[in-house]
Amino acid sequence: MGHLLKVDALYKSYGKEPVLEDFNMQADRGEIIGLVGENGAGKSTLLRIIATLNRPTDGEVYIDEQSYGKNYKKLRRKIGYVPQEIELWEELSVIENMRFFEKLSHENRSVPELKNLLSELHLEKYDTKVSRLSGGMKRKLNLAISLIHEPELLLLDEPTSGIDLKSRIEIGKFLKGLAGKGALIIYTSHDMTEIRELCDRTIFIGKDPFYKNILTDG
Ligand SMILES: Nc1ncnc2c1ncn2[C@@H]1O[C@H](COP(=O)(O)OP(=O)(O)OP(=O)(O)O)[C@@H](O)[C@H]1O
Repeated sequence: MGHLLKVDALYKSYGKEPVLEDFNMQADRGEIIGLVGENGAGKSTLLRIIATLNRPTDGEVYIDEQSYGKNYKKLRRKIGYVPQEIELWEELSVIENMRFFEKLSHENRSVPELKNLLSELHLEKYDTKVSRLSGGMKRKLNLAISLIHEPELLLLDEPTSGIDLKSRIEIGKFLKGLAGKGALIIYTSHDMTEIRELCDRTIFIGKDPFYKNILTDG
């Protein structure tokens, strides 16, 4: 069987200068991959293209050997995406947010199932209004929402930025568990210690060799 994800000769420009130029990668189920590069290197752009939220200028993305082309609506169901910015209903409670996004997803999940997912992430304040949660808890909730439809491919844009150490460790353990069950996780972070601890391999993106050197120097 082919790779779960294949990115082939991807090119993206917003203006004259390309952000991504002939970018290629393959990845398989069970991997945790760290995307590393300077600010503005194109990490979020790449994740958004893989998440079907942004279109490449040229090149193609495949999931299970099916190209995004005509299949992107179907393939989108296999993908979970957590953006850098937190996107939640502040005036609703934790469980109300989960129920809202469950209705938007293509899967039916019961309230006990949703609560179970929250508790796996150590987020048991089901009835607390989101506006009263800490930044770290909001990030966990965003992550839980992206997992409602049990995606095979999970794309995380700086999921632990601004998160305390305990939550960071909890999220790391949780992600390793997900990968152990066969999910592919692609992850951006500026924290090299975290990347080294969590990721099976790293992919350098961008022009600044500083990052490439950090990775190869060990
Ligand atoms: N919608 C857009 N329109 C125009 N330019 C954009 C757009 N989105 C991103 N860019 C530009 O593309 C480049 C790559 O941005 P991107 O957010 O993908 O980088 P990044 O590696 O995720 O950066 P960071 O580490 O700061 O999050 C930047 O120069 C950015 O200004």
